[in-house]
Amino acid sequence: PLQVPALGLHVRGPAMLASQKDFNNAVSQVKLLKEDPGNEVKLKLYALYKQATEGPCNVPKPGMLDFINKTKWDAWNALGSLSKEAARQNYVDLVSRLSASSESPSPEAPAADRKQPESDSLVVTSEDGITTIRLNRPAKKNALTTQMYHDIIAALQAASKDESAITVLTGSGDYYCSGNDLTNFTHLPAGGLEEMARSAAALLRDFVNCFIDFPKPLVAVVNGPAVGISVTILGLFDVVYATDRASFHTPFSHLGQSPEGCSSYTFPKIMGSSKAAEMLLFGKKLTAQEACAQGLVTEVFPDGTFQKEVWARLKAYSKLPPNAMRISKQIIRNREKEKLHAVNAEESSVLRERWQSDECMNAIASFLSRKAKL
Ligand SMILES: CCCCCC/C=C/C(=O)SCCNC(=O)CCNC(=O)[C@H](O)C(C)(C)COP(=O)(O)OP(=O)(O)OC[C@H]1O[C@@H](n2cnc3c(N)ncnc32)[C@H](O)[C@@H]1OP(=O)(O)O
Repeated sequence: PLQVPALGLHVRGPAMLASQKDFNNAVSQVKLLKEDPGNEVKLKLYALYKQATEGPCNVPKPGMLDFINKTKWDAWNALGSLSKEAARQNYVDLVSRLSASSESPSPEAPAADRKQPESDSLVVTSEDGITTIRLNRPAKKNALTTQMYHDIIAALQAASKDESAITVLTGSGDYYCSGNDLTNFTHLPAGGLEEMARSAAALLRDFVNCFIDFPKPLVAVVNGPAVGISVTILGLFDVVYATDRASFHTPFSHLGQSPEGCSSYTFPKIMGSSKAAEMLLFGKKLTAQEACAQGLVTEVFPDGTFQKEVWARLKAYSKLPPNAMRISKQIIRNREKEKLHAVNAEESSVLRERWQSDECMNAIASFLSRKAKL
């Protein structure tokens, strides 16, 4: 089948979302391309164009024998509920890459020392003093695969050494992140469930350690709902900006699991123990406004102006002296580091046991069989 979610919908740089005018220009530019981009790319362009102009696929699926229209329908349908604005941006970015590659070496070539992620599910870019790590699996609500955890670790390690002043984590499409990809638990290694739990706990620990130790200002641009580990690690960010469409949900008990990302320590500190317990024990979902009132989110923006306002602000902040920002972060965070590492180790080891429990296995089986949704 066509892998449209993995179409390579790279969203370029921490720029504002493309305007209608940018989009119209890109539509005209496609007609001027010197080289035929090939059928696969044309299919990407088609799907993004439809999504950008009409929204999610809303026409009946063509019959099996109507091969061409069915292929086009599949491509459009696979974009799921990606917003018109994000589709427009992806379209503009794709056309700009096509134009650049047909004319000259790509101006977006990555820094020589930056290893690009293994898959299209993560897109890392650096521009205007900001390194952006973008979760890019919109059709799966940006759920984190095992490969993505590895790629995020590598991206953070590279960002900690690159020229940028600020590092941002954000998502493509209508979700920020739906947390751990629950199908990660279905790939059992030779050592069975026990080995799976052991290696997942080790990976979790490494992953969270990277956030604890990250030396520069780390900003979450929460472009939509956030679930699970994408919420818990927010306590390790320096600043969290959210659209008013975002929500914050940690359904650990529902999943037979327990908190991670140091949230068992950071959440009670941030919001007080009873509010933290309501989230972490009972899975209470917070609105963006509630999360802001409780100190988990720095500021909430109207969805319509979210990207524009946030990136304009980050661009201004990225011009501040980078060493001063690093040193200030060190003073703020360093005395907590040892504690955070200990909390991370404990949470990972508790989860290692939880993942082997019947409660957890049943909850995941239930999600996978689509009997239950949160
Ligand atoms: C190294 C390991 C470290 C592990 C750390 C521990 C981490 C813990 C957590 O993060 S716990 C939280 C886990 N996440 C969830 O429980 C969320 C599960 N997803 C949902 O409940 C829903 O999908 C939703 C509420 C996020 C969105 O609902 P809706 O808007 O109705 O969309 P769909 O359900 O149709 O989703 C579209 C598409 O995406 C797939 N998908 C979404 N989230 C996940 C996920 N977390 N794992 C796997 N797949 C996910 C969903 O199945 C649909 O796929 P399909 O179109 O059916 O192929």
